Amino acid sequence: MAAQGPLTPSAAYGMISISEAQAIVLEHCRVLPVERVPTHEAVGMVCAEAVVAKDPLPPFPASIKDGYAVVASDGPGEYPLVGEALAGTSGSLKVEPGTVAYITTGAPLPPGADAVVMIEQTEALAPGDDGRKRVKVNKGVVAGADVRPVGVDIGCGTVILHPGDRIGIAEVGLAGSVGAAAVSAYRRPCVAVLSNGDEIVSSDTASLGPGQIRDSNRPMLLAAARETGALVTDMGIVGDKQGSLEETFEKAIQDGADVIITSGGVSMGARDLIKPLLEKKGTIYFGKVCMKPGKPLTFATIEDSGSGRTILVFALPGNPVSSYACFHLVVASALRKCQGWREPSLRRVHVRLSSAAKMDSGRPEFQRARIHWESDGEGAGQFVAKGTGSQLSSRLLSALSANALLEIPQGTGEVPSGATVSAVLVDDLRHMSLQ
Ligand SMILES: Nc1nc2c(c(=O)[nH]1)N[C@H]1C(S)=C(S)[C@@H](COP(=O)(O)OP(=O)(O)OC[C@H]3O[C@@H](n4cnc5c(N)ncnc54)[C@H](O)[C@@H]3O)O[C@H]1N2
Ligand code: MOO
Repeated sequence: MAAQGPLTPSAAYGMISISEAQAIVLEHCRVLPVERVPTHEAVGMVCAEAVVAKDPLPPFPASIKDGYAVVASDGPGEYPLVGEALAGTSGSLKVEPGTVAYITTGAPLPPGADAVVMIEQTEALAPGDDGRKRVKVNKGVVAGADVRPVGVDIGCGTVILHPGDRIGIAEVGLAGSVGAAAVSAYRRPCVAVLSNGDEIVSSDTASLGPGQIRDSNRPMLLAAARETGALVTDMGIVGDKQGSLEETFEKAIQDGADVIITSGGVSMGARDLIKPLLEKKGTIYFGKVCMKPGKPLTFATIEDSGSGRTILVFALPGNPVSSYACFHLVVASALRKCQGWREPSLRRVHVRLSSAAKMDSGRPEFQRARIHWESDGEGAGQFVAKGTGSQLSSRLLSALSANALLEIPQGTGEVPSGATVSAVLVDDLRHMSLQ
């Protein structure tokens, strides 16, 4: 699709709906190749090859308590001590009826014993005439008491991870238990992030010159991409010069970027150079989306003939909230799909508005909100959304502590307080406020 002319680089693009944009993007995302990763570094990745327990856990009947290994049918009484079974050791120790052995938590139950009596239910006695230590067992136990049978925790052949499962910390621990020091997982995407605009200066600029704005989008997008599990590269700030932009794209591609995220320079201005560059270097699939904020959101692919790779490019609008919303609504699910997520799409919940939400007559709007769970005191309840003040797309404070984007339909007037709307989750609800 060609732009209409140098003064209106976006004019040639028809407006599509956000759901169409999301579908187009996911259609172009390929799951990345599989790599072997040390298991503890694979947290958050998606497993590509099953991990199966080759042996049972515990591999031997193991004591659950520090105490004495006994023959349960002996019952309470005084018994000679025949030795010690300590965790990590094995020996020729045998517990005959009428004897006990000292045992520690996790140690193999000696042959002959069938239960453990915890130390609190015993007393050490003076040695008997034969010089052997003796123990008084005060309480009888049933066979199997305080013993973990072979395989009770993990049976031999148990599938710990199926292909497609996301690896969490429990999975890392379980993989460790079954001897999988490394796992096969889908590679993390390499994401290059740049900011575009002559007015943008880096965050460490102490005093701003005339017309300058500190860069909020690049640190935000680097952090957001990393949060999805991606490996990120900071490509810096690029001014409004086609040549410098192209050089930065080339460098990102040569350095192995799977995905390039830009912000700024994607709308209707004469110096909005991103769309013309993408038209030159690749294929643009959409350049305008019916959403507020985020209308000029642009998605393209670039073929790298050298490596045969297809690079996904997300050109996000410069307004900080537009970048923030577009990342959550479109880029995040793409990065998840590349990493093999079975269901990369956004998670939505229904929420009750605690105050009216103004509708936009031209576009559905994604209003930033903080949601919390409000209990009805009888075991049920619902999510309730609190707004975050002015929803200007330049006002990133509207996203401060937000955990959801309310989907406010296009229309006139307002959605009244108390109405239920759909909300896209943009944060982990573990951080949700409790009031
Ligand atoms: N004539 C029209 N003008 C605009 C339209 C339109 O339809 N017709 N759309 C508006 C919408 S909607 C958006 S969103 C913006 C997006 O424009 P760009 O992507 O080209 O962004 P810029 O013009 O470069 O910047 C917009 C705004 O954001 C500030 N900015 C940019 N980058 C950063 C950054 N990295 N960190 C912090 N702030 C940044 C920039 O200074 C501008 O204030 O276009 C509207 N215009
Ligand atoms: O769509 Mo723009 O992102 O409203 O500000």
